[in-house]
Amino acid sequence: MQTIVFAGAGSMAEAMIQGWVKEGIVAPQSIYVMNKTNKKKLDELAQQFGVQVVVNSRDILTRADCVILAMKPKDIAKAMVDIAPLLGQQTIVLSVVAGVSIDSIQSVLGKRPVARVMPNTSATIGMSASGIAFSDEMTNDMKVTFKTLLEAIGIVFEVKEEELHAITALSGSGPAYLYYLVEAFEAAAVKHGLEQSTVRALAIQTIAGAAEMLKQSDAEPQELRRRVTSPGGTTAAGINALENHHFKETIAACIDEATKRSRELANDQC
Ligand SMILES: NC(=O)C1=CN([C@@H]2O[C@H](COP(=O)(O)OP(=O)(O)OC[C@H]3O[C@@H](n4cnc5c(N)ncnc54)[C@H](OP(=O)(O)O)[C@@H]3O)[C@@H](O)[C@H]2O)C=CC1
Ligand SMILES: O=C(O)[C@@H]1CCC=N1
Repeated sequence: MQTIVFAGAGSMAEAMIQGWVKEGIVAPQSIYVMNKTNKKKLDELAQQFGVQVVVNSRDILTRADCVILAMKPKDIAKAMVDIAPLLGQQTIVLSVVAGVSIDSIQSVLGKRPVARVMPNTSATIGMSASGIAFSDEMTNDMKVTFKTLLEAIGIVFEVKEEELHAITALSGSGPAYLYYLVEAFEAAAVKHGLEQSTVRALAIQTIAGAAEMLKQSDAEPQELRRRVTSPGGTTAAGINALENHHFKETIAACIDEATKRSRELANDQC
């Protein structure tokens, strides 16, 4: 693709741009960025990655191969009304906006090919876990192109659009849960006399090591857990505390509530 425009250049756009430019999958000269007011952010992205700042949106949007909607859900309605008359007939739309349906995008931007993606900010380091759903207008070639773009910044699963709600709750928001877990590990372990920097390094390596074990081993998570847990030992005591504090119910509530919120955002846009 020669011209890709990010309409909304914040954290998620930055993560995708960084992944694509670092992997050499998209030339920075092909990427254009625009915001509503935050010009400073656009200049930073241009400086850091060599992308182009949109000066004349009419000119760029008319010839864009792909426009990526990457503003907050509260801003998308107004943004789409503004860009609708400027899009070229050939322009494909990719949206990363949580909870906003293909139907509502097409109702404003026309019945053009639309892909909805739920990536996460680990795209920055090529480690996104993304879901993608396509409108009926997408050709197989276009699907392959988009999947290739997403694979350059991590893994991607093609799913039914309805399934993106749960994917948003799990892997879109997921990095935040794990950062929160590290915060909680730190707060708990420093109380036992360890240096915060030591706790941080140990927590990060423990999470990274366990993730890698899950990836590399054929064993189920439950079996890997069993191998750590000696009868009557420390892990059993820790797991027991998690069970007494309703860990599984807490995680279930987290995914339920985030999925529900994604559905609410979708209904707000209707
Ligand atoms: N952050 C994450 O982890 C993830 C985010 N997402 C989705 O990505 C989207 C963006 O999130 P995030 O990057 O965190 O948000 P940010 O607030 O960091 O960035 C959003 C950007 O959109 C710009 N913007 C607002 N209105 C318009 C407009 N009318 N035209 C052009 N640009 C506009 C804002 O610019 P200005 O300041 O000038 O208004 C801002 O730079 C959200 O919809 C979210 O659901 C999806 C997966 C993960
Ligand atoms: O919190 C949000 O709404 C976005 C969607 C997934 C991650 N961040």
